Amino acid sequence: MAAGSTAQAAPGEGRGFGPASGASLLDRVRDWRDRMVADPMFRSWAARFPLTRPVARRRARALFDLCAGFVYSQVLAACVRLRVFDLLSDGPKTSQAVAARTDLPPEAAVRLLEAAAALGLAARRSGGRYGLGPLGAAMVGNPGLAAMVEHHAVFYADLRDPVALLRGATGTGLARYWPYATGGAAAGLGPLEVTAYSALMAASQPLVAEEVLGAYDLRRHRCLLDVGGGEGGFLCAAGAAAPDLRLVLFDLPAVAERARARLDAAGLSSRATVAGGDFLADALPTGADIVSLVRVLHDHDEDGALALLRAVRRALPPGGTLLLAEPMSGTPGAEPVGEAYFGFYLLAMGRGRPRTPAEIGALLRAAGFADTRPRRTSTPLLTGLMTARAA
Ligand SMILES: CC(C)=CCC/C(C)=C/CC/C(C)=C/C=C/C(C)=C/C=C/C=C(C)/C=C/C=C(C)/C=C/C=C(C)/C=C/CC(C)(C)O
Ligand SMILES: C[S@@+](CC[C@H](N)C(=O)[O-])C[C@H]1O[C@@H](n2cnc3c(N)ncnc32)[C@H](O)[C@@H]1O
Repeated sequence: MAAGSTAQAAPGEGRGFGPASGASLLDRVRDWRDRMVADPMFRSWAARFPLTRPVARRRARALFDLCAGFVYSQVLAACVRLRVFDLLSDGPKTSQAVAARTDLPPEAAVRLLEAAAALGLAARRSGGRYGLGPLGAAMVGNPGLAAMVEHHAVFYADLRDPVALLRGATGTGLARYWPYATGGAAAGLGPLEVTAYSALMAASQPLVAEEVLGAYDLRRHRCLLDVGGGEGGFLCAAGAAAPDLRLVLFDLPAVAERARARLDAAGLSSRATVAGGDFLADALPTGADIVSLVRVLHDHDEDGALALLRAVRRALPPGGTLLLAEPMSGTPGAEPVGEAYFGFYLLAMGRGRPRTPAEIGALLRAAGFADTRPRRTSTPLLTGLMTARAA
């Protein structure tokens, strides 16, 4: 953290690697329970004893799911790659029909459909047919999610050796996929280097924009600057939600080019301005009364995050608003999303980490913001949201 900063929450403080404190009564009870469960004799007894058997079965299932999660993910990947959900979306089909449409051997189609049915992605229907399952139905008409699943092939390869990742392995697939994170002069990236990640972000942006715009009314503002705004998907959605809002986007030059084309195609060229540059080196455009950072801060380690927030603060007038949206650590009910998924994703990418709202709040105050407030979104798993006021 920069010298003289007032952000006192050290990275990870209160999250298991801060200073140790005395064990509470609850800690001692948990230690006792863990010692019991760690004993094979106890486990064997508890799996048979009627009162403890249901808990033992639930724990065994939870542990099995952790062992096998990578297989489940690949069943989903096969369904996405073979467009199985699109196929089933116009009505249940026999396995032979699915085999013919996906170019799979008939027995392989049955194997895939049975696995998908067991995972809630498909469901057995009458007459030996298969329809969408409750989770497969949520994949239909969701190209952003399908794109996420497809790009996981890169992450999956990086996770082959998780210990090497933790020990600082470089040259990962995700580092190549997101070349701004580790590649040196980000502003020099060319069109080819930004295409894959920009397209993925554009495809998945509608999911995020719906959450953010459902939780925060932009109509009270005059001009929105979206920093690291990608291809402009968030600005297009913001422009539709707030028809009088002026729109400004800042991103790396090669991404800004893509945004310009997209905003023009959306008929927003008279309301929108696009600027290209490096937000860690160049001044941001001024004149906006609200700045958004959508899925940007978690890409940065502490120094970069603070430098970025300070640049945003300089671009805002006193009283201006910052809107910060990204998946956050410690989100109740979605803890594995922040800590496990994004923790390891950003590790493989080579920079950044997910933060709790308290950690983000501390960085914001250090950068000259006040009134830092977490806001409720309808699906916190997709994105957390915070606002702050330029002090
Ligand atoms: C109709 C009747 C009678 C009953 C219906 C019952 C009912 C109410 C059912 C509910 C149906 C419903 C509304 C389902 C909704 C499902 C939803 C909203 C599912 C959403 C799932 C979202 C997922 C799985 C999101 C995944 C996101 C991922 C993997 C994001 C990855 C992001 C990355 C890699 C970002 C990278 C950027 C970087 C580099 C970190 O900065
Ligand atoms: C994870 S993407 C998020 C894009 C968009 N906000 C969204 O949610 O779809 C991060 C964005 O920050 C941009 N970016 C990264 N480093 C940058 C830098 N130093 N200066 C300007 N933009 C940068 C990237 O080009 C990319 O568009």
